[in-house]
Amino acid sequence: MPAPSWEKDPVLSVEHVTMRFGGLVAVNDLSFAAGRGDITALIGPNGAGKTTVFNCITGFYKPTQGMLRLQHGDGSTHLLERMADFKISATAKVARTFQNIRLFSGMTVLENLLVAQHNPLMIASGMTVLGLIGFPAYKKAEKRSIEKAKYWLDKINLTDRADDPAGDLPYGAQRRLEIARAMCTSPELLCLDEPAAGLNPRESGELNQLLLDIRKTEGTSLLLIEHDMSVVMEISDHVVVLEYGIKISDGTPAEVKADPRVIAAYLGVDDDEVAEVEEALDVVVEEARQ
Ligand SMILES: Nc1ncnc2c1ncn2[C@@H]1O[C@H](COP(=O)(O)OP(=O)(O)OP(=O)(O)O)[C@@H](O)[C@H]1O
Repeated sequence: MPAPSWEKDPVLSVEHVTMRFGGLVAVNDLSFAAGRGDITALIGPNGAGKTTVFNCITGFYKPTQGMLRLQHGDGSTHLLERMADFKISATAKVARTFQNIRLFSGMTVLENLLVAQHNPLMIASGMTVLGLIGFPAYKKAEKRSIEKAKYWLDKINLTDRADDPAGDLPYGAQRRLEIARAMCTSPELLCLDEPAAGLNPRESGELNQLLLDIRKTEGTSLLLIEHDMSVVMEISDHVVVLEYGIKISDGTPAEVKADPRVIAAYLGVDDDEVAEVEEALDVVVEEARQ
């Protein structure tokens, strides 16, 4: 059988990552890879450690142990666990969205997309006020930023709402705007924390289309935490399953769906089967710890 894409050409390699909070081991010796240009889903029951993994990747936490290697298409490698969080976004080009939407709700939709491009604009200004007013390089960068913002407005179907405050948008549109804002930073890896949370079925369908389009036309690699299995199974190339901070399954959506460990952990079982499944899980968890 040929090696899967995430082994052949990983954009992200998580290697033996452990994260402890005092006596609590939130992530335990976790290793997995996310393939370049793939949509990789990180799933698992509440408290499994998914957000902690995201926080380690994006620099909010420094893992207690382990390595997080990000490889760009040009071959350059970035060891994320050694980088400050602003460098992870600016240099390693990792962007993220949050479980709770974090837009600038008082700013317009367009302003939200321009603010995301603050760094290249400031560099083009030479970091001076005069530069902001006069430099041709700044004018050029400003034009590029506006074009990019317009491109994303069109992609998320919000061109006609460009001048409205972001906080006035319906919930599903705010989620799309948050993704577009992250895409305006031209990330190599985009991490999405429960992008479908709170969406109705129509909005969830629109989200799927947007994410598939980002993968196809931008070539961006996506890593998402998601509880909505319809989203996970429909759009993911690769699924990694965590339980109690340990990886219990890793494969294509079809493989993971058929894995008895995932079924036991996820779908629940009849009352009279609980003891049996718990026993089986104990064995699996014990095996994984060894
Ligand atoms: N900053 C922290 N301090 C102490 N414990 C934490 C911290 N962050 C997470 N934890 C604990 O680590 C474990 C994993 O939490 P995490 O939020 O990563 O899980 P999750 O899989 O994202 O859950 P959910 O699906 O509910 O968001 C939990 O027991 C949680 O209470």
